[in-house]
Amino acid sequence: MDGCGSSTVLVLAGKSPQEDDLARFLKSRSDTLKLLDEEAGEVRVLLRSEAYQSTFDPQFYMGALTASRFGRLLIWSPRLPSTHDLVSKNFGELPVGTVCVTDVQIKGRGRAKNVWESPMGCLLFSFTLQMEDGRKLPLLQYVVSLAVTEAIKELCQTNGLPQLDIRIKWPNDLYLNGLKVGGILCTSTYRSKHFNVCAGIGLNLDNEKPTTCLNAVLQEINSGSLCLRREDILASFFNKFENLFEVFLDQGFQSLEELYYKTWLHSGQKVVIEEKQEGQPEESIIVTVQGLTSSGYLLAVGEDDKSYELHPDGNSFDFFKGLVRRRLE
Ligand SMILES: O=C(O)CCCC[C@@H]1SC[C@@H]2NC(=O)N[C@@H]21
Repeated sequence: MDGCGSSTVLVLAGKSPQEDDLARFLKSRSDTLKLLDEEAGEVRVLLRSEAYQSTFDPQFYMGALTASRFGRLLIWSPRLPSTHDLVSKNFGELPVGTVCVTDVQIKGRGRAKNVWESPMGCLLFSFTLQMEDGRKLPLLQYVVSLAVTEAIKELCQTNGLPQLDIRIKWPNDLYLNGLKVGGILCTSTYRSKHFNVCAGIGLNLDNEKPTTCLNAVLQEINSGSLCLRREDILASFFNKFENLFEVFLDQGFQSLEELYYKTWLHSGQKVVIEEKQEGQPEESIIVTVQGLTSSGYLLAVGEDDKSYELHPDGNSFDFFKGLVRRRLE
């Protein structure tokens, strides 16, 4: 299967015969897919029965997928500019819940317009969903993060593997043994009373550069030959996400908070805020992180016992370096 040079291959696969029909329909209208940029070259859309070689096994993935709304229409490509661009540019053409996975991205998108390095050995995917309640939207990224960590924990457990200490670094990084192994990007547009959301996840499974990866850590602690596969993680992610998303929509983020706080790195963390009042020298203030506020920022308590919401200043790459506090009533 060629994915380099001047052509881009997209392989479509559905979970059920109905979703396979959708895949055929999309293929028949593939000229309407707003794909990519010049670097993508000619685009060839294939059904899974027409793809002879694939490094991602759709059958294996579909076999492990139990979710009834998400991940059931799969677009896989050996190489893309960005899975996020593909699903966001085609939101209206793709059924909600469609997932796009690729082996390599050449223009991977990170938060705040950063480039996301996307070499071989990573699970790189984006999928779509819709939401109506704008107040919940900022918290969605935390539900997505939690679905990734829960999926990995469950896979380790069901495969008899040792547990990986996979954690969430607020707001949307995934850490393993103190090193970054992944990140989450959620973007949205508003149309006809709906937020059209694209969620993108990059997770380093097999590439030890530049930090660490899941399978290397598993090998270190287990020395067995069993590794986590992208297909397993992706299916397990959607199985978890579907449940967590339902709870989130029905009962709000509060019902997931306990699990979230067990998984993130920050409960009780002391944070130094550099503050400058007019006419006064800069002051270092220490606050202690307690949780999240209803709008998804950090909730902290100061040495004055007052509650504060901490906002990133928008200039620092490390969120914890440039926090600004706002007093809560
Ligand atoms: O900046 C971050 O921490 C979030 C990075 C999210 C990267 C993923 S990789 C798959 C998907 N496609 C993209 O272009 N970006 C997201």
